[in-house]
Amino acid sequence: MPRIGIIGGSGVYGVFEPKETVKVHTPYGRPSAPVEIGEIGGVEVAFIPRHGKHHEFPPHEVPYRANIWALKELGVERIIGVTAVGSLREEYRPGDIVITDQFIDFTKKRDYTFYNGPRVAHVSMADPFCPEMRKIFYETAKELGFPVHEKGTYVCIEGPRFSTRAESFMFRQYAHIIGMTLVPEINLARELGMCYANIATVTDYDVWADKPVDAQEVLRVMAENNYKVQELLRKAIPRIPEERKCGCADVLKSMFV
Ligand SMILES: CSC[C@H]1O[C@H](OP(=O)(O)O)[C@H](O)[C@@H]1O
Ligand SMILES: Nc1ncnc2[nH]cnc12
Repeated sequence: MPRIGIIGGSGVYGVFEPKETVKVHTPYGRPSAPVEIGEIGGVEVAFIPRHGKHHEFPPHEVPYRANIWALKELGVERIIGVTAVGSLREEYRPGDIVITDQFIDFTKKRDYTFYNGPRVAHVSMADPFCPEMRKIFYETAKELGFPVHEKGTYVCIEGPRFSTRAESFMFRQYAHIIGMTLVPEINLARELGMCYANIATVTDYDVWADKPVDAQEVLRVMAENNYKVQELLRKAIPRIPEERKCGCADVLKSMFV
């Protein structure tokens, strides 16, 4: 049973050779693609390409609930979300890795919860990312000599369009990186008591800088930097302890009304 699940974002392909592909049906429909099971560094891992096998789901149409439910059903306890992000600060450079520690939600109309009544839950999101996994990914990325930021606030926009310059200047006041997919992936994982860590690769300077970002640039820079994400996963995943001491699942004790 895979305890670790990876949700791969734009331009993230081939994290391993799958040994098995599982078609999972969930109460929320099918995940973005059949779940691939394989090994990374000797550890069994499940993988879902967030936007589908052929990038057919835009960020606002990703079946987030089905993806998280499917991983849970397969036995996953810890999710690693891999994302491409724009930079809102000079010092977060294209090619840098960010081990995100906070987020701000600017999405507008997604399925944010598994609890739409009659069961009602209010999940704590004060510290949304798994501290155990964040530490391992940061230390491993440093060891590998990759440019890495220990922290970063991710502002999640609805998309699929990129921001206006005015929006980008506003986001710059309080966040470091920008993307379209962290929410509600992370909320949903937490509602099921799963750990979530985000490995973000900076692909562009968003639109506050002189040259506006475009999708081709994001995919090109992500492809150039894919090897970093792959090496990081290969080296860090075997360091993730089987037993969770992070407390991420403790929120379940107090979230129901
Ligand atoms: C391809 S450009 C915009 C697209 O890239 C990011 O995807 P992901 O977070 O899945 O790596 C961004 O969030 C947008 O969905
Ligand atoms: N500038 C940007 N805005 C939103 N999502 C992104 N994903 C990668 N770069 C992005």
